[in-house]
Amino acid sequence: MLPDLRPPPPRPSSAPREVAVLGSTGSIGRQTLEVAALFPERVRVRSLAAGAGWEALAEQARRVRPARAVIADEGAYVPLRDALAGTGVEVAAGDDAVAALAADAEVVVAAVVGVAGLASTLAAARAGARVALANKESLVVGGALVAAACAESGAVVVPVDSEHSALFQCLVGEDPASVERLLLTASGGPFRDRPARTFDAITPAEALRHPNWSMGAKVTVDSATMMNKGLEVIEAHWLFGVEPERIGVVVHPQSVVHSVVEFVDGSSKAQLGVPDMKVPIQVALSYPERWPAPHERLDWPAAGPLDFVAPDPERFPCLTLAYDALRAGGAAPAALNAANEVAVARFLDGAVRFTDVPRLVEAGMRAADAAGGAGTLGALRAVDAEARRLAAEAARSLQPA
Ligand SMILES: NC(=O)C1=CN([C@@H]2O[C@H](COP(=O)(O)OP(=O)(O)OC[C@H]3O[C@@H](n4cnc5c(N)ncnc54)[C@H](OP(=O)(O)O)[C@@H]3O)[C@@H](O)[C@H]2O)C=CC1
Ligand SMILES: CC(=O)[C@@H](O)[C@H](O)COP(=O)(O)O
Ligand SMILES: [Mn+2]
Repeated sequence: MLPDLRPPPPRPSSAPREVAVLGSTGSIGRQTLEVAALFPERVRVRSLAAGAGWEALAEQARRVRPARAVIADEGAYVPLRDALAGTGVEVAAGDDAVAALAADAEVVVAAVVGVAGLASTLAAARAGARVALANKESLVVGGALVAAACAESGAVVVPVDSEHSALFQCLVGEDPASVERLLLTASGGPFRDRPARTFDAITPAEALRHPNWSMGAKVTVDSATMMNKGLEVIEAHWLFGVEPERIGVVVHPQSVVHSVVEFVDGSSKAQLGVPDMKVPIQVALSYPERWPAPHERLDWPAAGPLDFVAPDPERFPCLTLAYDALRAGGAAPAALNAANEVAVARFLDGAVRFTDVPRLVEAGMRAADAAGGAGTLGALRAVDAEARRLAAEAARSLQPA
């Protein structure tokens, strides 16, 4: 997907980059608009898309004045259209309309949450756009499809996920053959030091309190179970073409070192900074340029000490499940992801316990055994549906939370 880590030549045009922000009302989407507002000469937000929250989308569209605003939920079309009447913003609805926004954007910021983002990521890759990828689930589920689409169209994925942005920045200019290992840092989440015997009692409110990052609910719960790091291992595999045996994870509670590349000569490179997603978002927009910006700087004397410890597979089995899925290949990561999406939603609803999340994931992963393949979007959707069914069935069979 990133076959050539040599920086591309400077952009021939000085016109602003035309950017589509998919998932614009979420945590990454809102921060993307903040970054874009810093660079009116360099970035033009051409289109915005959200899931169902038409009020937030309408507010953004009135402020940013894109050419188009699209809402995935067709039931929200009329109120969105009415809210934007007279603004000149073209309004559409439906998943296909979201994916179609990729067609005339130079950069597509893929910031939809969950597998719902796969079709639009794939559309961006097929269109040959730069894909500024936050939606890690796209690669977890459809990494092979996205890679093939990029190879065919010449599209390049520039990661937004903080760890992968760090790896990307460390890898640019390096020969892939000189890379020994990728090391993803993990904050360890809110339960890093919590005793295993209390894990059954973890509440959604506790899981939603990430120590270092303010993010959407799904990725925040994933961080608490460390499934986020598992998904990120799979994401790194597809982005950088590195096998699971050469992708490690280390818990680093301060989230200052965003990830590390170890080279064959014993040297390591890391990328550091305060935990602020606006920096990797900006890198994905500006690459290969760097644009001066007022983002918070690291205060070095105050930043230390920096700690690094091995993850605990007993308390965080989701990380192991993700490695298992990556090693199994085929439909396994798609099943893992779908079951995890069900498990997180049920945990947030109070229907299952925190410790049930890996149980539901394991149950859903059985969908991969019966899967008829993972080579098309249709096949992946079938695996996704079956894994959701198995995870939901497992949730029903558990003791009430
Ligand atoms: N937040 C962060 O700091 C980080 C996030 N990421 C990844 O980025 C992605 C987005 O995360 P985050 O911003 O936190 O999530 P949020 O939940 O904050 O936002 C999700 C966005 O996706 C939209 N959306 C949902 N379904 C659809 C759909 N079918 N079509 C179009 N838009 C849709 C939502 O709109 P609506 O509300 O209307 O449904 C919302 O705008 C995730 O994959 C996450 O793992 C990665 C690194 C850091
Ligand atoms: C900001 C970002 O990239 C998140 O994916 C972050 O990594 C979550 O923190 P954890 O390290 O706790 O999963
Ligand atoms: Mn991350």
